[in-house]
Amino acid sequence: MDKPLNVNRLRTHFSLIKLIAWTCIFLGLILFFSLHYPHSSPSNRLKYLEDSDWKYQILNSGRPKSRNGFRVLVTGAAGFVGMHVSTALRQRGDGVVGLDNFNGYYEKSLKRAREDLLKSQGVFIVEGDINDGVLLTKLFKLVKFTHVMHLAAQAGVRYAMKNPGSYVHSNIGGFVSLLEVCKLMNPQPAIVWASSSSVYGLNKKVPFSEIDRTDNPSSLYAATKKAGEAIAHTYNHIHGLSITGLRFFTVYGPWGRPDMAYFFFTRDILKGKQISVFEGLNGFTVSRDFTYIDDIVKGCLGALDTATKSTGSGGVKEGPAQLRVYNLGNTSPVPVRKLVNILEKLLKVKANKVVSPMPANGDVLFTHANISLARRELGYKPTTDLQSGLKKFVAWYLDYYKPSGKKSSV
Ligand SMILES: O=C(O)[C@H]1O[C@H](OP(=O)(O)OP(=O)(O)OC[C@H]2O[C@@H](n3ccc(=O)[nH]c3=O)[C@H](O)[C@@H]2O)[C@H](O)[C@@H](O)[C@@H]1O
Repeated sequence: MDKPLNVNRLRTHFSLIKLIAWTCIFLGLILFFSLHYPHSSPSNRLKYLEDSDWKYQILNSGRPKSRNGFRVLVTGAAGFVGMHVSTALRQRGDGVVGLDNFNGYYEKSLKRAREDLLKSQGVFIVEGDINDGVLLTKLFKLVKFTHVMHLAAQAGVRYAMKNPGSYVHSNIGGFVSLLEVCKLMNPQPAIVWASSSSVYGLNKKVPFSEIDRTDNPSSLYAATKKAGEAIAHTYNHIHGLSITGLRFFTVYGPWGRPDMAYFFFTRDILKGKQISVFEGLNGFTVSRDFTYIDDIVKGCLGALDTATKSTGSGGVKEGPAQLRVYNLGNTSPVPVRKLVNILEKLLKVKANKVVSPMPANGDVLFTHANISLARRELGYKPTTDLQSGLKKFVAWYLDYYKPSGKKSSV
């Protein structure tokens, strides 16, 4: 008679333990997310939007220092290109407000250090996401941006195999969210944004020219950038937004991205770690049209300076608007092997390298930009060869990480 009663008690007991365990896991998760993403909760963000110090910093940062200076919203301002472009704009007297979500794709401390540098130059970065339409609208209410330099994106070709959703979220969803807000403004800003050399995908004809077809991307990253170009066309066509896409070719330099080969090759060579140098089928040499950051910055400023005004207001187009695409490359491709040789000489360390077949993960064999159009229309003229550019990068790297001593945790 006692037995079923005991079984029932035991069941109740175990259910209670289960309930307590699940409650603990649930509360633990809430605690984890609130500690790790303190600004992502809506209540936090709304508090932000009402904060007068926050508004003051935005107004101050967005105010041009020169007569006829632009007021530019730079998305991805804590990123590599974003930091350099923001600096250049500020130095010539434009008002600049940055926007960045400080995601963890690579070391956040580097993004924070870039933020500190911009802060010392009077550029404030708003912490937020381009998918946040409420925040974007608020920023446009505070500052009448004349231009948007849109550099926020999920970058990197190979990472798309691991986290495809992040590319769709940032490069497609985020871009549409930004354009949706821009189209409603009165006046609408002119937009310059980062496309990519990767849109040329598996094309064989070199150098890559803007009139070439771009319909065989080899990575999801490339596909999202190609989608961005199509989306830009739509918003230009329907809403009169002036939009310029810049196809960057493997940008490198000081304050660069740790996920890029030149950067982690440097780190691994210094640590004595093995690096893989990819080659194509039958020993085909893999090469890139590596482009130095200062040249890219000049191209970005050239694009902003030659952008004509958007023609619409409040979402309604009032006439045809400018729609452009330019290659920003160095037009001088270099084999990845040569890149490694240059690094070895600059670092005075022999690389522990293996040559391995290029994995089928989205990389293309070669890139090479035809830059005639950008030269003609933007005054774009790259002047830094890979040797000189890497020299500046290595000097920065050694100073920033101090690999032999104090601060080596890359
Ligand atoms: O031009 C562009 O649009 C793209 O340039 C870079 O992409 P990628 O040129 O692939 O640059 P890295 O990832 O730094 O690779 C450079 C070269 O090193 C090679 N590599 C990479 C990694 C490795 O372990 N070994 C190796 O030989 C790659 O195949 C490639 O040829 C950026 O990472 C992209 O975000 C950007 O959009």
